[in-house]
Amino acid sequence: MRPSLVLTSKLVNCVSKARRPHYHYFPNLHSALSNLRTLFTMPTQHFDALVLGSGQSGTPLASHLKSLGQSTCLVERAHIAGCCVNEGCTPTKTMVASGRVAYLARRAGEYGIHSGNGEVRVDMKRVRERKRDIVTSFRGGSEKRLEGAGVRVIMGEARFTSEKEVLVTSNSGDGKEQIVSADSIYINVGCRPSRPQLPGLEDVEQERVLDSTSIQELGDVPEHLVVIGGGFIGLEFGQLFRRLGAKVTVVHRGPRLGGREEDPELVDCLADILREDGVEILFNVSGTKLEKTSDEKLPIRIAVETGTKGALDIHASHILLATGRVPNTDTLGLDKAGIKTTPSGHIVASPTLETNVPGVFVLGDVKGGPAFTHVSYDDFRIVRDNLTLNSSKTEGAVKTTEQRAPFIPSVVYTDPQFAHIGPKLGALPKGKKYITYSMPGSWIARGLETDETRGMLKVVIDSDTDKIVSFSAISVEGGELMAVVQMAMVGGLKWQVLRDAVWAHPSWSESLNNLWGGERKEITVS
Ligand SMILES: Cc1cc2nc3c(=O)[nH]c(=O)nc-3n(C[C@H](O)[C@H](O)[C@H](O)COP(=O)(O)OP(=O)(O)OC[C@H]3O[C@@H](n4cnc5c(N)ncnc54)[C@H](O)[C@@H]3O)c2cc1C
Ligand SMILES: NC(=O)c1ccc[n+]([C@@H]2O[C@H](COP(=O)([O-])OP(=O)(O)OC[C@H]3O[C@@H](n4cnc5c(N)ncnc54)[C@H](O)[C@@H]3O)[C@@H](O)[C@H]2O)c1
Repeated sequence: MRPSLVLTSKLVNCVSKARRPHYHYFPNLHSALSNLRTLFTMPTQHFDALVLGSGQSGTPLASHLKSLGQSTCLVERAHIAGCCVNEGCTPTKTMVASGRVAYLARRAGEYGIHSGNGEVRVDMKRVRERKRDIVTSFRGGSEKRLEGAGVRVIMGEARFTSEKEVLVTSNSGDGKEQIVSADSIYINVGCRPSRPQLPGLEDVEQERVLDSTSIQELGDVPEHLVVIGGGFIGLEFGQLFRRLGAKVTVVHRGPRLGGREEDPELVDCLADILREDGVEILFNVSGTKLEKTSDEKLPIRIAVETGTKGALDIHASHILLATGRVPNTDTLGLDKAGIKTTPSGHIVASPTLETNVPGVFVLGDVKGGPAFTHVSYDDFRIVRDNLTLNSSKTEGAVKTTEQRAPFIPSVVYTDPQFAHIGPKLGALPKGKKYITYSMPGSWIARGLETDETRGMLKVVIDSDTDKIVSFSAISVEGGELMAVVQMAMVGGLKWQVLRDAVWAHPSWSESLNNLWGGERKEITVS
């Protein structure tokens, strides 16, 4: 729509709102005046669809909306393709691959392979360069796809000014602002690393205080990395930097890895593997305090209270804050649009991903719940398929987030990976009986042949139906192994089908023949 038409439609809109009953009158008069002010001073554009944030759902959605013939604008404040490509999955798994090569190189002699003097030297700058190259290539692909689709991309920070309108401040440093409005808005602004309130945190050298983004830009391996938080990010980076040569200590609040719902047998198995790799893990940690010291190499003193070792002083060169992520809603002006959030700042979404404001949708991590790329991408598919259903006016099932809930997989990309699908042990319905089967990785022929037997497999079966409730694999390629079981779960197969299937020998999946001969337990969740 041309700016003059937008102006006209906005004036009509403001005036018609001002005619509503008296309790609406003054707020709307105020917003009408502010709208007039911004309209006369700023460039304004109107689109059919506006996507805020170039995350894992917003990026494909923008191209899709454009393909439906809708004029579409995408506003992104940092970089196209969001967290996953720029500072999440892609760079970390690229670096984890470097860590695995270092691990195998150190073990090369065990396989009868010797090179040079047997020493492993890590070139952190090359590790970083490889990571940067892959990120640049992935991001470039997304940029090209948006351009090819004809999506109008504005690089800047968006902030709501009303229900269907945002103010965009350019991120090029020139401070330029423009108003963008749309009939439908799709919010995909994601989350960012949280910064815990730890006494002394602000007093230590800030370039030594890292988060999941800044740690990837290190040009040298830290001397001693202390990781605060033993979740996904803490464990993946903790093991990675240990493999790259750092001393690593993970400071964890809970009595064991993971949350309260995790199966202790599984997380203890993972903790043992990390310890074997030389990662120190401190459990039940409280009272963490930081202090700057004069030590040149280890200038951060971290005082902690631990459950088993009492009070400890740890001397670190760097700390990694890995204490979760917070939604990017604090600067989004959601109050101006009347969009509801939870106390944690996540946007409240209906099962079809609509916010409380009709025509405004929310996708990805910013709505809370499992924060994974595959979930965000599936949000895109939900919105896309419901749009198609609406526009074709055909009969069909509306897609919702509730339908996928039992089948959201996760993989912690340690090595071996910790893959899981289905409810966690502690989240199973209380009082119901289940059967579990488990076996160690040392039973897997593929593992023995490749000398990678660390880990275990475990499955939970519904004893009434013989169907698989959950599956976990701590294994090399555990994510791929899990995907095989996931298919059985999606197809509603009984466990005996996996037991009796003919799997190729010697594949990792072949272990699904043997799992049922492992330890069998009848359990009732209390
Ligand atoms: C270190 C790390 C490793 C990870 N590894 C994995 C993994 O292996 N597998 C996995 O499934 N998940 C992983 N994740 C999680 C995954 O990255 C996210 O779940 C995924 O990116 C989905 O994010 P999203 O679509 O919600 O938005 P994001 O990808 O977070 O994108 C949101 C975008 O919105 C932009 N934005 C924010 N505010 C505004 C604003 N006001 N105006 C304009 N733009 C704005 C941001 O700049 C960003 O580009 C990892 C995360 C991290 C941090
Ligand atoms: N492989 C993957 O799929 C992958 C990898 C990385 C991140 N992610 C996503 O990103 C999210 C964020 O990762 P994360 O590791 O930051 O969060 P997380 O929720 O997985 O773990 C954070 C940990 O920090 C602890 N913690 C919080 N405050 C603390 C404090 N003050 N002191 C000590 N410990 C504290 C929590 O108890 C928790 O164990 C993950 O939940 C996941 O959804 C996924």
